[in-house]
Amino acid sequence: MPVPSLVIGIAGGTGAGKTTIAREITSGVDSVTLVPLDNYYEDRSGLPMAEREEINYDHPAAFDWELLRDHLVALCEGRVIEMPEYDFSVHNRTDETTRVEPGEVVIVEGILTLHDAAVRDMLDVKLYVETDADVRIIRRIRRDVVERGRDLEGVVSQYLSTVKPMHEQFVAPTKREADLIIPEGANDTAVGLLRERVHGVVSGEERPEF
Ligand SMILES: Nc1ncnc2c1ncn2[C@@H]1O[C@H](COP(=O)(O)OP(=O)(O)O)[C@@H](O)[C@H]1O
Ligand SMILES: O=c1ccn([C@@H]2O[C@H](COP(=O)(O)O)[C@@H](O)[C@H]2O)c(=O)[nH]1
Repeated sequence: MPVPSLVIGIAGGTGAGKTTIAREITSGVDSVTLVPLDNYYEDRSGLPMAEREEINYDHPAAFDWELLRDHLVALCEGRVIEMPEYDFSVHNRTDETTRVEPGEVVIVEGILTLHDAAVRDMLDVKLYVETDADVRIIRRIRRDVVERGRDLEGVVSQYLSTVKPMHEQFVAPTKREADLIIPEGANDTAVGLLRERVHGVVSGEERPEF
């Protein structure tokens, strides 16, 4: 099992374009391991749905940081992990896990990827995707209604009560931990430069530090 040549962290607000950037900057790389922070929400199997609906999912306390740290250490050492799966429609992990092997490139992406110091220390490069709040909320409404089984009223009320204030308190401040801030999400120039760099490291021509 290979030890990854490059570990990238991508943070930024909901709907900023983190997943899109992760996909685009690694296109053409043979083996990429994606570690979505969303899969590391705490296991809430002990709580009924009504209580799960009330949880603040944008606060750092909503995540199982210990498991994420353990899994990143394992991947960085070339070991396989059993990654949890998350079902947004029921606000909980599923009963399934996925066997995930370390790729040449490992990407951790999620709103609070740059929050935890131990996680940050495992990243060769730290990116923060900066996209205007109005664009992000429009994307989020579309996505949550179409893909995550929510209604418009619920998305708006969650946004105002927790998503926006937690973004301001916890997500946006992690920008200062980033090596690079990418404006307007997956813009062609940033994606092109990052993609070149990723390919350079994977081919052994460049060092992992950006
Ligand atoms: N640069 C972009 N231009 C237009 N749409 C985009 C762009 N980046 C992302 N999107 C769209 O916005 C939505 C959210 O993007 P995603 O990458 O999933 O965001 P995040 O992972 O930050 O929540 C998706 O439907 C995606 O296709
Ligand atoms: O059960 C849940 C878990 C999370 N959320 C929301 O998801 C986003 C993070 O996902 P992105 O893909 O980065 O948008 C976060 O803002 C949580 O509010 C949820 O609604 N329910």
